[in-house]
Amino acid sequence: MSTPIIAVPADTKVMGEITWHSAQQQYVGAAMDVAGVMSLIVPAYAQGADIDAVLDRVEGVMITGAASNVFPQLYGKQAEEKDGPFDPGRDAITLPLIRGAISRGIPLLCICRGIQELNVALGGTLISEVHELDDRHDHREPETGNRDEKFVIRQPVFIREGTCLADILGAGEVAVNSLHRQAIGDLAPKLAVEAVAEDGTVEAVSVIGATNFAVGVQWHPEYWARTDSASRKLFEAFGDAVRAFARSKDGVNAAAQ
Ligand SMILES: N[C@@H](CCC(=O)NCCCC(=O)O)C(=O)O
Repeated sequence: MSTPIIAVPADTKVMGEITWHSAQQQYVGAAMDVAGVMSLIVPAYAQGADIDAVLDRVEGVMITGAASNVFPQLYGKQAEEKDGPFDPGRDAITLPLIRGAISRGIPLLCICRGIQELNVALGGTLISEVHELDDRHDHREPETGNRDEKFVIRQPVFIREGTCLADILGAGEVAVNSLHRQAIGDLAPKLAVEAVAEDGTVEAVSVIGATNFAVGVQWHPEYWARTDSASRKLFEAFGDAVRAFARSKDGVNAAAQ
């Protein structure tokens, strides 16, 4: 079997007069080095985008984190400049990618912004500036330090019994990193909470009734996927699901010949 391929959405980056469509190495590198799958970066270019054409050709979908926020009107909230930065091109690609992966049973891993897109794609809402709420902690990235220090593992989350994550990591407390301003507000009807933070912030979800791996996490397992046990296990489980899906596709294609 050839190396399975996963779809990874690009972010739009404007540098000078040039608009780039790019994905960060921390995601695609962890996908290859730990999950054992190759990333196909999908441009965040909505015009003429054929998501079905992408989903016909991949064996998994990984929705990455990003500094940009989901456009508020996508979950019924009036957009204000303070809620930015925005990346509407990415939103236009990720929401149908998520819905299509779920409906086709293609393994889906959603990370940070990705769990927020998963919730919005399925009808939920987001909280902006979680740290401004009286009963919530500050989940934003540390203001100082290098990238390793920004992604440092520093926060306990509590994985619930009987969940997909409990099958992978075991139920109970797991230490993770935290770099987000927004969080899940109203949970989408088809999502189940898999883990929460000490202040009740939803830290992981799974899709109810999903026919394959369909998990979202608010933290960043990609960053320490090579060295942190919980991060590695999550990426390995995603890779295993992608390879199983690829084998099933090969079986279907062989039977059709
Ligand atoms: N913008 C959202 C999601 C945050 C997120 O995905 N962070 C990734 C870290 C940014 C980076 O790669 O430097 C929010 O703020 O909640």
